[in-house]
Amino acid sequence: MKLTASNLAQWFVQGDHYSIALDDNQLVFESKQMTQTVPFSIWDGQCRVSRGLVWGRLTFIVSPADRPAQKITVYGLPWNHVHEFAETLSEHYQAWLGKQQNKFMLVEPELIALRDELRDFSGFLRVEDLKAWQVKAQEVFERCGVLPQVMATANPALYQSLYGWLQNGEAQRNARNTAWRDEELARWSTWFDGVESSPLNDSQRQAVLMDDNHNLLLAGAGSGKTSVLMARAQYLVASQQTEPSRILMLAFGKKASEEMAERLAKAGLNGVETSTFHAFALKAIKEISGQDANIAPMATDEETKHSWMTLWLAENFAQPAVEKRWLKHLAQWSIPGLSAERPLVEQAHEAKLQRWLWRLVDLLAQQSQSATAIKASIKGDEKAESELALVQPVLKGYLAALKAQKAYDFNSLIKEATKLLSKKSEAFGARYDHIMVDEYQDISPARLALLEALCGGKRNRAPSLFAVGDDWQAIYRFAGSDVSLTTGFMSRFPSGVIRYLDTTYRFNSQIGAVANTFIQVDPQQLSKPLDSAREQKKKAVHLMPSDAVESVLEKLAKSAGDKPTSLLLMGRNNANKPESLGEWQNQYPNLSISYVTAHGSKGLEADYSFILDVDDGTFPAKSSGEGLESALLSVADELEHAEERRLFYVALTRARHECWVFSDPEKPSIFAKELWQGSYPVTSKLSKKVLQAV
Ligand SMILES: Nc1ncnc2c1ncn2[C@@H]1O[C@H](COP(=O)(O)OP(=O)(O)OP(=O)(O)O)[C@@H](O)[C@H]1O
Repeated sequence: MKLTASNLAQWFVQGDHYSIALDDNQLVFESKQMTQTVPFSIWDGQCRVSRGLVWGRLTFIVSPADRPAQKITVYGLPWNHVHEFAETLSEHYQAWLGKQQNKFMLVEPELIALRDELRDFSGFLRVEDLKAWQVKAQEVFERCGVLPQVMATANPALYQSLYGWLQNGEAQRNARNTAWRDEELARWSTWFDGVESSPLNDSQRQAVLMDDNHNLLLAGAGSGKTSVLMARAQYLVASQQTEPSRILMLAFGKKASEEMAERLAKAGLNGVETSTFHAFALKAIKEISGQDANIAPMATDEETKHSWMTLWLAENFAQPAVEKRWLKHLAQWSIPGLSAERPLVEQAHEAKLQRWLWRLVDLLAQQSQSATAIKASIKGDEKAESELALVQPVLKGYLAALKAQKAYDFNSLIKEATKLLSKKSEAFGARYDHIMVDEYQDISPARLALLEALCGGKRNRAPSLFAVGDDWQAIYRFAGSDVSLTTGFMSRFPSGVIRYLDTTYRFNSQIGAVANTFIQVDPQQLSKPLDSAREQKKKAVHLMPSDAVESVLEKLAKSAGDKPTSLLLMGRNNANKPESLGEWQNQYPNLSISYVTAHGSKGLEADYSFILDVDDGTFPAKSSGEGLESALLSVADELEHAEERRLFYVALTRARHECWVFSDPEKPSIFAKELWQGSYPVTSKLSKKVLQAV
């Protein structure tokens, strides 16, 4: 069926369309230059008829999916046939539309079910939930072949709902989740008042309800991150969103993991799986492989470690080529505990040498990059290159020994579990709905890979990752932690969510003013709000000479009276532990005095604190600035002493009321000097001249 302009008319029409034909549910337009085909699905079904001086015209509106609507006019048509032709076209279109509507009615229940999946979805709609729904919806639409305009006329409400979620899903998801969160906040308001020892504040409540695929709660010291973690586990169970056994809580150290378990038990929540990363990895290996997995005694027992290393070194030093390499190194650089003056074989047992070697072996084993990449990264640093040549064979020998024993150390354990989980995470990961991680700032690339393997894979609903941490308190780089995994959370998980807690309950505003400013001197630390719940006008951080420790202690004991008072002494190393500690503990029974290293103080709190020996070369600790260790630990464009700054921040934020910083009056460290020279609210009994000296 076709209507064409006469030859004469075509001559007048020139470049425009001069013919229209109907061809199996599509319109075919012809002009001198081209033939254009328009399926019924993009035509609005209307033929607009108009009359020129001599001939008739037909105009059509078509709406292609990928372009704006377009008007097509056919000119020069014989007027006496135009109406009849237009009517026939409309009849064909109506017949086609009728068939489409019948088809729609057949699939309408399926489409309603699709809409109800989202409408009836209870809980937080995660980004992956929406993506999975959108993929499914596309499949249904393609399979059913239902056209939007057909659905839009047959069931406008259904059309609006489904296309809204398909085309504007993220905005719809956010609006829906905000409404859900507000409802939950109201419904659980009284429960949030009583779940922890103090009512949760607003930002803590909102944090408890975070439930996307990848969530990070980032907050400063004492802001209640651990409290939120505990409250969230309880909320998930109380609101029947999951069973306790489907929650996995991971911590880095055994102590932290046990504390989590204790706190949950105290709250009456039993059955949540609390574990260290290592214990979890061991369990995963055992269950997935069905075989026994053991930690090698070499990885845990100092004596076994020492014997193995002594034997390995003795055997290798006895080889002239190896001895030559080591001696060549010693001619230029020193190695702790090793002298070029004595035969190396005789020194294989040296404790200092072995400590140095184990440290480098461990660092190398933690690297996620290949041996070639490591080599390339230290190129030009002669000392590091030479050390690498010494240490790499030791690592090789150590890994071979582990293999021979069919056992793991702490590094290989995590790697093996990750490998198994990546292949078979569906079944194993399906047992969990929620993976929670405390102290996320301490995560290493290897542990993060384990988490990703656990939360990844194709499955119905992958577990959500809920991490709490504080990039300001990242102090374990030497153990393989990488703070950029926290500061770069959103690059790793582009659709992740980060929330903050804005109030610290541990320390007053004076300690806060010192600590928060001190840590943010480093521009690479994320800036975040942290107000103290307790405002105070009187300065609470004091710079003192080291010989004043006893007099401050005495005053403190006097002012404490009968009130049980805790005092935390901190030093950079174990060597900073005061010799008189035992004496003081006996002398001042009203004070509960303990000593920890600054690293050991993480997570602790006390009424008062002393930071001891903040001396030049001690705190911040001197870094060698060269060699393999420093090359492997270096971070591009990092502020000098960045890691030590975070460590000092941790120490500063342990006390509730007051913190004394003690330094050698002749050589206070740059941190003590900075507290005086910067605009920090501190008092000082140190010489101004010494503090001001650069
Ligand atoms: N909403 C609150 N009201 C009053 N006190 C609170 C509140 N939330 C937490 N706390 C108290 O604040 C202190 C610090 O809490 P918590 O140990 O959970 O903080 P954190 O952020 O994990 O600290 P850190 O990072 O230093 O380990 C605890 O004594 C806790 O009981």
